[in-house]
Amino acid sequence: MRLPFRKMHGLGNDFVVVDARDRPTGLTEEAIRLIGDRHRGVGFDQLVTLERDAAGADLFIRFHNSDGSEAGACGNGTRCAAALVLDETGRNRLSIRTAGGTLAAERLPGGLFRVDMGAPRLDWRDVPLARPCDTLHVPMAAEGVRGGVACSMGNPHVTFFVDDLDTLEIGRIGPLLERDPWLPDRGNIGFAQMLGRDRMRLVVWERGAGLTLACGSGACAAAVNAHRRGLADRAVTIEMPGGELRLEWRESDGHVLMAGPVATAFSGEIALG
Ligand SMILES: N[C@H](CCC[C@H](N)C(=O)O)C(=O)O
Repeated sequence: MRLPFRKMHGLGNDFVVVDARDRPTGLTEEAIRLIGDRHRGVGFDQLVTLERDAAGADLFIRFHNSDGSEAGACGNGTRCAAALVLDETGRNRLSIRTAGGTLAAERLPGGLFRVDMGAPRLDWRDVPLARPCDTLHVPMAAEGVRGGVACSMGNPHVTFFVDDLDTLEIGRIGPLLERDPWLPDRGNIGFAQMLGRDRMRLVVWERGAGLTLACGSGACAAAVNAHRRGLADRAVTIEMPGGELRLEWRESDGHVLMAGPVATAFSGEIALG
């Protein structure tokens, strides 16, 4: 079987995008892991599958991490999928449903795209955490970090604020925190260093994908969590290793808006079976 795909990325957070709007791809979890393998397959942080939406949105998008696990949200992947469909249709706006909620995407001037990622979920049950807890101060710790801020953007995030990111060994503490007992569904772990009330550095150890060059939902979570801790205004620029995203936790409706670039690297065909 041959499956066409497009290789895209948002600030280096990279995706294999496949189209299941006309017929299911039939990919098993094992096949997804193989495609995501950077030596035996194409390689990706996430597989992004375009599907028809039965509930009336223009598009349904499904996300799988490179370990094969499914995720309810993927900000950079949503931006890439939206850009692909907006270019295909010549439209400037798109309604999107994901397992984590209903989103809206729009084309901005200068080749940027903005996604309304919906409202963050702030209750411990919605992250989810393993037991009742104030999500502003989750008592998780690892070398160099203590006390995270948790929320969900349709997927679980914990953000740790530190004075100097360069002192952390994220490759070592990231996987420990991803599987912390406080996180029954595991979690995406953000490490943030404030540079001002409107700017921060962020590095994310992603659930099911590890260290990535950028993380869209992680940037949304970091913006929300910084404001909740009184460290940031509602509009912030987030600098990640792969580049910058503009975030706003909008006061009027509590939605998080994320704006940034997208890129297509190449297209190809996956040979399966
Ligand atoms: N690893 C995440 C999904 C991808 C998130 C990231 N690539 C983004 O841009 O939001 C999870 O398991 O919840």
